[in-house]
Amino acid sequence: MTAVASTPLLAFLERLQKTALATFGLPDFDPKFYVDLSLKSDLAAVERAFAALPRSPDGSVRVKDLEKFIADHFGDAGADMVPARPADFVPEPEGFLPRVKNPAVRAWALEVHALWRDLSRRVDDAVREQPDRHTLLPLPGPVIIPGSRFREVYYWDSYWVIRGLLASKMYVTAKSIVNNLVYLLNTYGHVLNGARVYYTNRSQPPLLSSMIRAIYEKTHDVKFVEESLLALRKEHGFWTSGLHQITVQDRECSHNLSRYYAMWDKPRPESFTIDEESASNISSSSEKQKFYREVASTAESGWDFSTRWMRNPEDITTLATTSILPVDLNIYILRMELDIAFFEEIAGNPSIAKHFLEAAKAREKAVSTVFWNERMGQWLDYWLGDSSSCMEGQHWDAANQNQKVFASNFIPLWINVFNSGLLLAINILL
Ligand SMILES: OC[C@H]1O[C@H](O[C@H]2O[C@H](CO)[C@@H](O)[C@H](O)[C@H]2O)[C@H](O)[C@@H](O)[C@@H]1O
Repeated sequence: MTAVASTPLLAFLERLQKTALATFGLPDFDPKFYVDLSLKSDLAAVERAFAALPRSPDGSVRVKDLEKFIADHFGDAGADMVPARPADFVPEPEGFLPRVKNPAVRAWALEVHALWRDLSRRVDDAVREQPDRHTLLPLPGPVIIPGSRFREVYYWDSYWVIRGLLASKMYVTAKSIVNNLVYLLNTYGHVLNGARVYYTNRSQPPLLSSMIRAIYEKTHDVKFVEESLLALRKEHGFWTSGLHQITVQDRECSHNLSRYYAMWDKPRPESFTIDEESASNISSSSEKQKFYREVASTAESGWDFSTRWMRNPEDITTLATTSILPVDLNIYILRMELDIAFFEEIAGNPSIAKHFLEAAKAREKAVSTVFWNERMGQWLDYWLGDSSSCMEGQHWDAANQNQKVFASNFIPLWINVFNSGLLLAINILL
């Protein structure tokens, strides 16, 4: 599948977003606000009321008319995500950060800890009852949201949220976040970028297994691990098949590695007006589609919009994320393979554990062969041949390593096998 379908509500909210930009102008304009609105009544009636608004030739309507239209027909953005006090929140948990003794630092840490209470939300029942009126997706339990304009749960943000929750001894809330991500994975086949209809076309850096591992290290809850195992295997399949997987051939063997690749070739609904503007100088519609896919794939990387993904750092239309094998993504997948092997062993499935250990070994070799650069002492992103050439069965060429320095060049140090001083020395010397 290379593109997921839009929904009638989303298509309408994109039109509303364009009209809002033409009406209210750029200062303080947030396109995401409009696609986060929820309908008070059925879409058909709201569309009729929208069509009846008097318009100027530039598509704008009177400011007062649009303000009234929005107030009459929509609930507030974010109103369908309701505050939910976490069941396991206490103002000062027993044993909280025992080594932090300085009173000022301790007071600040407790303020940060209190954010879990402020950022905890659950999906309103109205979303489950009338999903067609919301772009928010129903979730089984409470989550922690990033806050501000990000009114829904996000995939890779949840990794750091969970690390913080574990420091706060909030194991129930941490497990609830994982259960929600597993629910999205089971429903859509991948963990979504975030829990909105407009994020169904892509994932984000795959850190689910790392979340489960971090929770297991604190709780030793085998049942929790066993319940997540099938979903983790499914996620591994998502990242290691189809358009996400690329084979690179060197003189000795072929290496399978993964890239970001969103199933979307239109402007991102949450940034529709921005993406259309960015593409305004691209004349052919197929080139525009390619650009939009690169934009969505960059959002999948979580690094939206770093120059890391651009052929020309000064020109966003040169985004080429799908033509890059990223170091960080492949390290996350390697961690996933090691974690699944560890969990399968705990669950009493040694043959599946062995299969994932072998996959991890193969990826470890691929990372060392394709990304490692001895002279620079770093692992470098790898440029694939241009889109007209065959994407599968690429031939490794040192000249294709991107020699620019990014923080992601050092992510392999997260994995034991790459962070031993001895092994690094051997790699450099051989
Ligand atoms: O903290 C949430 C995420 O915020 C950024 O990206 C998100 O916003 C973009 C524009 O609204 C959207 O297109 C993207 O898909 C979202 O993830 C940030 O770049 C992400 O790393 C972060 O998870």
